[in-house]
Amino acid sequence: MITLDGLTKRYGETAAVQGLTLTIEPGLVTGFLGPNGAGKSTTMRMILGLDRPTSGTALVNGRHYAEFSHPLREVGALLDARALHPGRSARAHLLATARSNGIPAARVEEVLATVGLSGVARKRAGAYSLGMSQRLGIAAALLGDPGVLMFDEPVNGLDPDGVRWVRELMRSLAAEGRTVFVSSHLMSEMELTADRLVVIGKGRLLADAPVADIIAASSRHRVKVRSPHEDGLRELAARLHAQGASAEETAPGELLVSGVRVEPVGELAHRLGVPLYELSPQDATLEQAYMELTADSVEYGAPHPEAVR
Ligand SMILES: Nc1ncnc2c1ncn2[C@@H]1O[C@H](COP(=O)(O)OP(=O)(O)OP(=O)(O)O)[C@@H](O)[C@H]1O
Repeated sequence: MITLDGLTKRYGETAAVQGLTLTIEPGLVTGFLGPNGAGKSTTMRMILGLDRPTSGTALVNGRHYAEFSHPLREVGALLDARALHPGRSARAHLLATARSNGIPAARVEEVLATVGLSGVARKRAGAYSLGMSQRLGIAAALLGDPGVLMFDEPVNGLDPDGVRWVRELMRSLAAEGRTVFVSSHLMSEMELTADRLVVIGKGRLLADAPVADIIAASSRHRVKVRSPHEDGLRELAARLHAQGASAEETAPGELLVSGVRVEPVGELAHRLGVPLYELSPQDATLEQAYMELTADSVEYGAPHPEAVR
């Protein structure tokens, strides 16, 4: 488990992270999203004790990273896949890391096999492609068999097979009860991989919720309802309006509801005795929901092509 409490980091005038308070739970893949410069890497660096918070705390399993005598057995991380000694082979790199954390050398062969690098383990890491470096970084994170794993952009540079492999690896690590915290800019991939999302913008928390809830909160998310009972549908629409949702009659006997998930609409229809011929979510994509959430937080946005014309 990772616990952030009022976590704040300032670099001079720049407030990189501002008062983040949240818990990243075990047994789930938690995606960490935010525009460039939002503070994701800074947050991860503070969790790993690589940056000192200006105020607040970042704890792993209730303790500061610096308190662990064998940190790699508690938390494994991939932050920068290229941060390797280029002259060392993958095996030598992993052996050195293992030795410094009291991890048996046999574990190196296991993680090399897990990430598919056994056949090239004697090659210089400097000659690796970006995708191979990512795999080596993931191997290093897994080395201590830790309960907490953090990955900063792990699919960067991977081919589609590699992307799918990372997705399955993240899911299986979470299924084993580990805490998996992963940042990415690839929304479609996050939609497939993550259970929960933490979204930040300009260092501040924008959302911390299950993926489905974040998508359902998008104004583009709709629920289509069809019934032959037009009076009943009108009553349903009025009740939904009263609950803060909006319901528009798009055709006789058809409503498009926004601002609410499909389940409460179905339950309300049942309570009102309105027979339904259709009750279907017209899902927004995570990308649409994310764009709405972060619209005011994008610092380095280019003008939209239509605004330039
Ligand atoms: N060492 C540093 N010194 C000064 N400013 C920094 C430093 N590290 C990060 N920052 C600033 O802090 C802010 C957050 O940066 P950070 O790298 O954490 O964002 P990010 O969400 O990881 O971005 P990206 O998606 O582009 O990787 C940015 O404004 C960045 O310029």
